This record gives sequence, C-alpha cells and structure tokens, in this order.
Amino acid sequence: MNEELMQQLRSKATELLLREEYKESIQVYSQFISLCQQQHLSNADEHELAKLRKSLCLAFSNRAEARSRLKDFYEAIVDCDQALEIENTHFKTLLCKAFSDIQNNGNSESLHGYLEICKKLEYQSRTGVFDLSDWVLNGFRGKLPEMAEYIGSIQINKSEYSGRGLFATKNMEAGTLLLVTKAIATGRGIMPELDEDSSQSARLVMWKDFVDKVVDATNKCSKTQRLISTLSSGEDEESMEVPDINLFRPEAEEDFYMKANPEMCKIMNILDVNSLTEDAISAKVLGKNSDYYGVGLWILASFINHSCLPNARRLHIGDHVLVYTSRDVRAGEEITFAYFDVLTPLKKRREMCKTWGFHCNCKRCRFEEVFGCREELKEIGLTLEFGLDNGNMVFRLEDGMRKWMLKGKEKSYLRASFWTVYSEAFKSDKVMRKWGRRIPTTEVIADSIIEAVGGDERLMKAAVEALRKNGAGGMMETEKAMKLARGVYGKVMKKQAMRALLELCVQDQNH
Ligand SMILES: C[S@@+](CC[C@H](N)C(=O)[O-])C[C@H]1O[C@@H](n2cnc3c(N)ncnc32)[C@H](O)[C@@H]1O
Repeated sequence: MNEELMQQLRSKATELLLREEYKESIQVYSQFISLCQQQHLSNADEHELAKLRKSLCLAFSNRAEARSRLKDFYEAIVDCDQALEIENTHFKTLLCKAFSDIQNNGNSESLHGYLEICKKLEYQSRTGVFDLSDWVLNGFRGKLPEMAEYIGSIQINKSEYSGRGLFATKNMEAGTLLLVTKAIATGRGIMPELDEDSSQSARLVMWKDFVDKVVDATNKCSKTQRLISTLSSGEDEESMEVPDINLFRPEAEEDFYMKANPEMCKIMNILDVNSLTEDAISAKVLGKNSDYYGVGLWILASFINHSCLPNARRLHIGDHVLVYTSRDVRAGEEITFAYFDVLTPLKKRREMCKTWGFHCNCKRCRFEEVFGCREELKEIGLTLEFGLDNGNMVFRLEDGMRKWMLKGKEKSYLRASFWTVYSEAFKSDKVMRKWGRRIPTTEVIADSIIEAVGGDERLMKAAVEALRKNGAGGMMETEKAMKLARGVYGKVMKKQAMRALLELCVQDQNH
C-alpha cells in the first residue's frame, strides 16, 4: 500500500517539476520524503534499504532544484546537503549546490546551462524521447548532441537462434527506440584507399588499439568487468546465464557488480563475437568523415542476434549507438538486426554466416533452403550470376511465384533475395519500357520487402524516387516517405529534420 502511494507521489512530484510548477512539486516531494524516511526506519532488508536511500537522494536533489528555481537558495542548499549525505558524488546535486552557493557572486550562467543538460538527460533516459533535429538541420556541425543511456520496452531471454537474445515486451511501431547505450570503448581510424595489404595492417593497428582500450576499461572498473563477463565468447552459448535487463541500467545497484575479471584470452573471444563495426548495412553513422572506419563494443546491443528477416536497425552518433525497430514489432518478438547484407540470395548469406561462425536458421533461410531446390529457381539464380536481361529475370521470377502459388511473405523472401535484379531493372528506362507493364511496380516490390525485412536505405530510396516520379502528394511531403524514413533512421527527430536527412540520403546514393 505504502509502496503504491510512494510511486504515485514520486511520479506526481516529478511531473510537477517538469511542468515547472515548483511550489506544488516541493509540497509533493516533502510528502514523499517523509514517507520514505518512515519506511527507512521500519525496514531491515538490505536491498530495500539501498533502494530507499537512492529514492531519498533523488527526492532531496529534485526538491533542491525546485527550491533553487524559486530562488530559495538557502533551503536548496540544505536539501543538497541531505542528498549528498546519502550519495556524495551525486552529479546533479553537486551542480545544484554549486549553483545555489554562488548565486550571490552573480556568476550563474554556465552552471544554469549544466543544470539544463542534466535535466534533459534525465528526461531522455526516463522517456526515451531523443530529439536530434537541431544537430541534423545544422548539417551535423558543432558539438555532438548530448545523449543519455536508455532502455526501452525490452528484456533479455533465451533465443531460438542461439543462447540469449533481446525481446520486445510490448507492441511497437517502426522507428520506436529500443535502447541507447555508450560504447565501453571504440577504435577508429582513417582507412586510406590503399592496397589490400596496407589497409589490412591499418585495420590491425586500429584493432589492437581498440583491444587495449577495452582491457584498460575492464581493469579500471568492476562494473565494466561484470557487464563484459555476461557476454558470449562463442563457447557454450546455450548454457549461459540470462542476465536481468536492470543490470545494464546506469543506476543499477552496486551490489550487482561482484568482481568478475575475465582473462585476456576470454576478452579477445568476447570481442570477436560481439564487436560491431559502425559502417554496416543495418546501421547509419551520422556526423563523421566518410573514410574512417570504426569498431566498438556496446554491451546491451551485443545481445541482439542476427536474422535474415531483421526488425531493428542502429544509428551511430559519436560513442553512442541507438537501436530502434525497423518495422512494426509484436510483444514477445525477438529483436534482431542484420549482421550482413540480407538483400542477397541464400547462397551468399550462407557464406556470410560462415564467416561469423554460425548457421542461420531463420524462417526465411528455412523456406529458401527447401524451396530453392526447384529447378526453375536454380536456373534463375544461375542466370543472375551471368547478369542477363534483368527485366526478363524479374518477369520470370514473378511469373514463377504465381505458378508456384507462393503466399505473400514467401514472395517477399524471394524478392528480397533477388533485390539487386529488381533494382537494376527499375533503374533502367530501357528495361522498364520493355517490361514495365508486365512486372510489379517499384513501390509494390519495395513495400513487400520492407514488410518482411524491415527498413533499408536502398529500398526506401527506390520507393521515395518512385513516389516522386509518380508525383504522389508532391515531392517528399507524403506521409508514406516519412514512415519509410522512420523505419530507416528511427523516431529521433522532427519531420523537418527527417525530411532533410532523407533528401541527403537520396542525393548521396544518386552520386
Ligand atoms: C552478438 S552475439 C548475440 C547474442 C548471443 N546469442 C548471446 O547469447 O550472447 C553473436 C552470437 O550469437 C549467435 N547468433 C547470432 N545470430 C544467430 C543466428 N541467426 N543463428 C544462430 N546463431 C546466432 C552466434 O553464436 C554469434 O556468434
């Protein structure tokens, strides 16, 4: 009962603070604080006590902020002291105390700015509302946007693919943010257009630097040690523990982080299995030089398995990675992104899986494994390799799918596998004059693939160009283009910025 009341009071007080109704917020925080103190006196459970102390610290800190906003600096400092007694390094409280302390010196501008940033980060990590609009509209110039870490509606569970995976805990539409996390370490370097040997050795130097940084971070911090030790090293993934998602929250209790210092060779294996390169087909990197190559370890993103029918993508900004749904996702569905290009035929995908050291058993691979034995399909695959008339190929494939009575999803799987043939055909005016009336439109094909395989920059571009050609709704103004863009870049900016980014991508790929 008390717990429920405390929850209500805390939410109410925070809401009032965010709405800048400071007096009312102070009143509700005061009720919350006295309830918390009573509970603290009557509770003996160590874990509960730690939770109460954390809540108290935050409540004092927030009440201090409200008091400082009302220029009641004396009382604000008293509250800050109470919060700091519980957690002497609480950053927001320290700032608030410093701000209140120096009010008389009239030197408050920069500190006020810090307080605003703290407030923004807290809001982001609680709500998952990230807005990169200004930065995007500014052409990615200036400082990288400040970003908090965030964990959305996800949990870790046993996966049917292998070991553990990340799962949606509620229905979400395309573009919904799932997580934002900062790299444990990254390695970056300019990769000059050199011969194969030189670029190989440049990569090796960068990899070594990256490994050193990870080892350093692991030695310095028991929390990093503990988190890294939850990751798969590729061995016996099935028997690995399924960690609680709360372990990965920045505010997780200290006692979660028992010592677990992994050995050097284990760290190397963990990095082999879990490191991500920034420039991947299912990722977009914003605000960096096009010729540098980056690799990093982002712990929570490391629980995401590969599927040839992925439902998520990632955005890299500085050391942060943002993972979001690339199509609508149902509660309970596993979150996956593509480790490599999945708009390719089964044979090519099998080769890629081999280099990653696993055998993909997703629905699409299973279907194509059985269905691909058809002579006609084999023949189309073979002809593909010789680059014959793309229009004819598309026609034969579509005609075949009709004859074989394939269902919607199955058609999408094959269309995704042969996307390059479709795309070449759609690009050629000559081919379209000859075959255009006998094959489905770009929009139909792109929609069908996106539904199965999720947002992809190439599909989005083809669909947007087709929309423009048909003059649908006038240029980029259509809701459809925006929806496609949300599935590719995530819902992390307002419409105007999204339009600018979309425009940039379309121009980029035309050059
Ligand atoms: C980044 S980890 C993903 C999380 C991992 N399953 C775990 O339990 O920690 C990558 C490893 O997951 C496994 N994996 C990922 N996608 C897979 C798939 N589609 N089929 C089989 N295994 C997969 C492979 O063992 C791969 O080396």
